[in-house]
Amino acid sequence: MANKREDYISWDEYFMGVAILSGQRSKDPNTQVGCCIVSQDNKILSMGYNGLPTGCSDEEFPWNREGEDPLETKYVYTVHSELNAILNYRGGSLEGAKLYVSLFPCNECAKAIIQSGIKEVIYDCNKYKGTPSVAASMRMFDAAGVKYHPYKRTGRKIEIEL
Ligand SMILES: Nc1ccn([C@H]2C[C@H](O)[C@@H](COP(=O)(O)O)O2)c(=O)n1
Ligand SMILES: [Zn+2]
Repeated sequence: MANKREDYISWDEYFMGVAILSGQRSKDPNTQVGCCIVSQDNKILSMGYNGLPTGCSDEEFPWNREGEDPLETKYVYTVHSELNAILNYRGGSLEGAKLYVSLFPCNECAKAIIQSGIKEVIYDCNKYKGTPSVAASMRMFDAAGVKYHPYKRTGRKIEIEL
């Protein structure tokens, strides 16, 4: 009888892998963020990445980070990966769900995460740590009882030929 395969990926590798892969759909030239929402019993409920709202052309709207006119920057138009994942969910409630995301949530997404009933956030990068946005997210998560912790990278490399 053959033995069970032992080098399968863990749940955390699986869900963060799906989040990072989802981020590869982003058209943002500077930061691609992906998100995967998972039930308490490890079923994937939804996914998302940062992008423009439906009907807003990736070719016509700006992707600039800076500009004298805020209307010529991406910030006023992009939907963040976490909000997209929450809004993409077609089931009932996200109460008690876990959220895997490749970048720590901003304060606006933190509000949506809390209000949707998500109870745990697992993040990979936190490159905006120390900014008011991230500090506000942490303050709100702490107050609302949403746990958050960094994903522990395993160093495993997965090559996918597409
Ligand atoms: N947790 C986050 C943080 C940011 N985003 C999006 C918003 C922008 O499209 C991009 C950040 O751009 P940058 O200022 O680094 O050029 O990432 C997100 O989806 N989720
Ligand atoms: Zn956000």
